Amino acid sequence: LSASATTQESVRGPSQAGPPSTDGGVIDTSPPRGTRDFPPEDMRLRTWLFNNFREVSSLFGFEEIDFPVLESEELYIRKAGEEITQQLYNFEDKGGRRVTLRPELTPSLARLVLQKGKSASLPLKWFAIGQCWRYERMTRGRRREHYQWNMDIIGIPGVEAEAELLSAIVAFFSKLGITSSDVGIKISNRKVLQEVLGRSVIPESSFAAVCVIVDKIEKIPRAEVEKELTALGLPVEAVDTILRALTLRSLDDLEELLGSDNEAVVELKQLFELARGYGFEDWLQFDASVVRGLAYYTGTVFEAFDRTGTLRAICGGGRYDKLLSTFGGVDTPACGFGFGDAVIVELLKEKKLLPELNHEVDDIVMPLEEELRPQAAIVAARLRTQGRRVDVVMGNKKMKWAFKHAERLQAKRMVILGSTEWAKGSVRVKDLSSREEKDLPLEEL
Ligand SMILES: CC(=O)Nc1cnc2ccccc2c1
Repeated sequence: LSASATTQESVRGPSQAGPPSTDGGVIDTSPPRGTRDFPPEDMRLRTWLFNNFREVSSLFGFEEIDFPVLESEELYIRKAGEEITQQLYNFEDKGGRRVTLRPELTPSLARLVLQKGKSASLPLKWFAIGQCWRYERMTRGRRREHYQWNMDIIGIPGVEAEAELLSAIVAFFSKLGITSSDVGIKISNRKVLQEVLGRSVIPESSFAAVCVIVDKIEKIPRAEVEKELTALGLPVEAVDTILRALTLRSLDDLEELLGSDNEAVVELKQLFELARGYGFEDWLQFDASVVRGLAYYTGTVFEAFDRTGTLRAICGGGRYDKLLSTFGGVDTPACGFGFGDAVIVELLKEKKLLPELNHEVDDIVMPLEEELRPQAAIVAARLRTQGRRVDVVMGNKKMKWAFKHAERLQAKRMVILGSTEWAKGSVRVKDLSSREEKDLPLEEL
């Protein structure tokens, strides 16, 4: 349907009804604000990326799960001031229910774990790839949807779970040709902040809110962070102590500040030791400024970054040991990460690591005359049964078109049906790389 169609009929034809297009021209063919279509060339890249997500998940023995893109709003009502819960793509449905398009996958995963209850034998190692949504005032022109790969381990309190997740992230980067000189992973632990805050009087309830504010330290001016922290009721000296603690860049300094029996110090040391075992320690660096912006993290937090510093975080995650109990479930330790589909593609572009992905078939089946179409179907069916990807030329095309078409689809062979050859039970086969042409009996195809 050409965009030049001037009347509704030419777009939809007289029989079909459709929304009266405004100027009698074509409907608005762009997708809703902040969303994307995936035409074939883009869908090939997305499929390639998701296949890599799945292959790594399978390599680590994870099982795939999925849940609705639509969830009850209550799953995301948190009072910590997170951007993600302030930008819910939410509405009231026709049953008067408060629902929302999910902004992240972890709460759905927690809901599913609680639903499975005791029947789910721990530990669970689940992964999902799902579209997540946000509603931003279009003043910022940012996307309102993206796809996220999540891997989560439920039921393991020890940092061996985080080590497995980090190993999976490193395996994914390596699989795509990204190395530790391209990307690093910053690691910290929210128990650092807990310890530092614990020493100065703030209510436990505002701990999450403090983390959400501190997470913005590199995005908004320090004065703004200080202002928001004091607005939470933090005494000024506590603000200074926090911001000073966040500048720590070595575990030794951390141990110096918090002591060797501090939980954060113990857990981080264990994690770095495991990283040496897995062989990815050169990807990791302790960085106390990493807190991540989600309210429910309680322990280890991490994020992957590009070492040129030009891109936003590539992926991130951490431990969330209280999330299931805040949903009314039994206290169950959990940790996981989210890996978006946007920044990774920007990184691959910059590193010239994007794959060449073309639409390919093995054989083009070309009946030379319309009467031979049933025979062409026999040939195509036979080839497809053998697992060969076949494109049957449709519409009354000439050979010239068929050869151009074969080239576009990078076909290996052109299988031509002519009445003379068919009468002898054979078809003409042209090998499109050697240019060699020969008649073959059907059985030898
Ligand atoms: C770069 C990008 O697309 N970010 C993005 C886009 N959509 C989202 C939707 C929900 C939550 C986070 C999101 C993040």
